[in-house]
Amino acid sequence: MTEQRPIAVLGGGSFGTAVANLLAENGHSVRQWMRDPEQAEAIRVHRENPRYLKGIKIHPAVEPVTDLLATLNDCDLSFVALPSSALRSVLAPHADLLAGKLLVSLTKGIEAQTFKLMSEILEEIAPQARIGVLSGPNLAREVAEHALTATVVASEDEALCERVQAVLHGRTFRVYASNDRFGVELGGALKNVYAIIAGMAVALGMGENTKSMLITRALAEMTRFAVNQGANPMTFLGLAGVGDLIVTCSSPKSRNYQVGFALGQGLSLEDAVTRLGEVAEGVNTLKVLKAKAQEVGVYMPLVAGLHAILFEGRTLNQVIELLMRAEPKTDVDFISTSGFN
Ligand SMILES: NC(=O)C1=CN([C@@H]2O[C@H](COP(=O)(O)OP(=O)(O)OC[C@H]3O[C@@H](n4cnc5c(N)ncnc54)[C@H](O)[C@@H]3O)[C@@H](O)[C@H]2O)C=CC1
Ligand SMILES: O=C(CO)COP(=O)(O)O
Repeated sequence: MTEQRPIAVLGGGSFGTAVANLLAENGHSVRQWMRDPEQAEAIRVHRENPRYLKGIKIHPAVEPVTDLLATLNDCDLSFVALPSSALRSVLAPHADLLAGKLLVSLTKGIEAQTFKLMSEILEEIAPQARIGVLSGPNLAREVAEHALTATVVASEDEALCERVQAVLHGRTFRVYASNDRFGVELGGALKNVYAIIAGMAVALGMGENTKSMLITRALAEMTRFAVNQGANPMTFLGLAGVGDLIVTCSSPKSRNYQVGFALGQGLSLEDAVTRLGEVAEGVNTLKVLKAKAQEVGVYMPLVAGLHAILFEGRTLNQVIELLMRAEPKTDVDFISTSGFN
């Protein structure tokens, strides 16, 4: 059923644009808020987002807007697709408008100073709002091009999950539900770090065995950390865990993978990020995750290895040597090894 009120998408980047189009194609009227008036005007005139998702037509029911206050006033369901570095500063000044509203974060990052996930920030800013997250293997361009795609909406609020499923579910976009908001959101944030490593491995010409080892050990690491933080490890077997890890670690369309690829080609981190010109959340996540893992005593050798290369002056060969010669471990953490003598 078509919603009576418009639905808001906050963020003028590639994922906000892809999700705004999906909503509009499902018959909803959409306000896509962006900070840049020139970008909004260009979309209004050309029906294309000039910088992000070039070549994708923007549906006529998507109205680009720059007045955030009016947007939040007019809509009771908002999808938040802002970079993690901007989410708090954009929404905090409007906290009083958010009580009772449905806020769904699409952002896959961790706040630098607090180690908070985006839905935790939303909860802090707007304790009276109803909050959820959407995460999964969802490369924006493929979503916009109608590649068959699945995602997960997660919230303790079942009615919110049903509403999101109702507005987003479509011929090419399938929305699964979960009540593990923390696990789903954590999966989306953590996998970005491993995508950088995977991109690097490809640029360095490493083999298929290596790529498979990386993805599988990344999953082990992510899950170990998540369990330490109180998440349900089973969530990591789903779309928002292993699903997103696979797509981001294997696709040159992923920006985090692209940063890793550029690093593997010999670019500095600064040059790799500049060349990308879009958000790669994994760089910040790496910094905060390394510190957090150390603080809580969780063994995350891939995170520590990438951090050592990017921020501690270690060479790739030193790190590979350390990783490969590390003390042998058991394969899967959560299987009892009591059968071993
Ligand atoms: N692009 C993708 O394939 C997917 C992205 N995501 C997540 O969505 C979030 C947003 O990513 P994208 O849309 O891809 O980013 P993007 O790099 O395509 O665009 C970022 C957008 O945020 C805007 N922005 C930056 N700082 C801002 C501020 N202070 N105030 C207002 N707007 C600001 C930029 O102007 C730009 O429109 C990220 O956390 C990303 O991990 C999630 C799933 C898929
Ligand atoms: O989260 C994504 C796909 O699910 C997009 O990944 P990137 O941010 O690396 O492009």
